[in-house]
Amino acid sequence: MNTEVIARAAKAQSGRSRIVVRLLLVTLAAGLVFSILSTLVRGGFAYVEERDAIQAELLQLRDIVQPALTKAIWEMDRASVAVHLDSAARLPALGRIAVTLRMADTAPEVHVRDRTGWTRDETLPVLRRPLTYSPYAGASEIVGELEIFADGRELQARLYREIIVIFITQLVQSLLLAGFVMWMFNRTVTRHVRDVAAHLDALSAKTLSRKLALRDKLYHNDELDQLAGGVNELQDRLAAHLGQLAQYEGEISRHRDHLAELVGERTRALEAANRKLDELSRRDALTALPNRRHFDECKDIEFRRALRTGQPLSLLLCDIDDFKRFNDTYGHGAGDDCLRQVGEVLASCFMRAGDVAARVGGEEFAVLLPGLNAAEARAHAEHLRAQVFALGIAHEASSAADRVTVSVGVAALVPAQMRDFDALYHCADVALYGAKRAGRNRVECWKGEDRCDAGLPS
Ligand SMILES: Nc1nc2c(ncn2[C@@H]2O[C@H](COP(=O)(O)OP(=O)(O)OP(=O)(O)O)[C@@H](O)[C@H]2O)c(=O)[nH]1
Repeated sequence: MNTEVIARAAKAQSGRSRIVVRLLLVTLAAGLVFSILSTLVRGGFAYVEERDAIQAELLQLRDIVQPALTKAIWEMDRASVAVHLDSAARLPALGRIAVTLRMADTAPEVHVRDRTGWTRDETLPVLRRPLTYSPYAGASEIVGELEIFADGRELQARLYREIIVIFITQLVQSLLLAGFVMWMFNRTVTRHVRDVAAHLDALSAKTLSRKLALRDKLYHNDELDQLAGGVNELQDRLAAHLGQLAQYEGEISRHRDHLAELVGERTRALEAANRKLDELSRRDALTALPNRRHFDECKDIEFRRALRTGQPLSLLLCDIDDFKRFNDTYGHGAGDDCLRQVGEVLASCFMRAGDVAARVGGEEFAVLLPGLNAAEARAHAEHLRAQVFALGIAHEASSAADRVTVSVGVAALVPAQMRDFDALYHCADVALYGAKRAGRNRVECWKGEDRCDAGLPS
């Protein structure tokens, strides 16, 4: 593992609770409890041992002083009795020693030596024994009685010392054991677990090729090596998976770009087709002139514009004369051809921007002329009529001429009299009707408008 990873491990560990510390505390607590329990058990044994030891000491004392005392009493040597008692009283385990002197004709004498402040311990037996003297073989006489009591404080003191020693020994053992276990655990487990955690922490897509290696391991082929092997295998799989993912993403990106191109192309084609369709939907298929729909869209716009700006607006309605008869005479195909030619004339006569010449019915055409007054519109209508006449399309059944002619009705907008475009249209229609009634092949202006007849061409 590199130094950067180790440094990161140390930094990460500084703020975390560590397993080894928790384990140490638990081991210490367990050691303490174990020491207490062990001390209690061993204390029980120590009590029995100490009690027996005291008992043995007192028995030994009794065996030592008994013959001397017996002899002193037999000889009535009270001073010697006192010396023996004083000597015996120096034994630390002794609490009281009492000797009763039995003499003939006198009351028994009791000589007692007590240790200062001694306490009676009921668990310790009292040694009582008659003092029997044998002046010669085969004869014996009881000369007194000996009582020995143990000092309970001595037993307590010994027990206390023993328990302290036991407890301290156990505690030291537990601490040493806990310390050793911790050291071993840290050396063989925790340190490596920290390294694994730091390695995983520093892992990213770029460092997947960096393998996990546990440093300074004491033992090999254990669970930690298994863990390290698992981590490295996982990294390998992850790297392979990420590589494949990147490859897929590249392919998806290429497909997406291609798809976007296709969609763009299709969208542009569709928009072009829509524009074409839209244009076609506004155009008459036979004459290629704008159709009624387009005319209807333009008429209101121009009408409102004229009202708003105060600019003139004129309308021509043009109808082929006796067209039914033409069809009847020359056939429907010829009729279509005639319509196409008249349409071309219309297109060529009204080429200003804003002019709208449309086929609005079977053989009927309408022309919107923004900015032109009635006189100017009439002049254009006359020009149109003359151009159609000049086509020279034979029409022997016509009541107006030997060729195809048109009648044109002209009306100019008079805002005070016309509330909407239909009113203007109606006026132009009235004028057209007038032209038809007057013999066709002519231009008529709406008579309600004064300027309409002014400046007419001859
Ligand atoms: N060939 C052809 N004929 C059409 C078309 N649309 C309408 N027509 C014909 O145009 C004729 C119009 O006749 P009318 O409305 O009676 O008018 P007219 O015969 O021109 O008489 P006036 O308008 O009074 O001069 C009808 O016979 C329709 O069949 C078309 O697209 N092609």
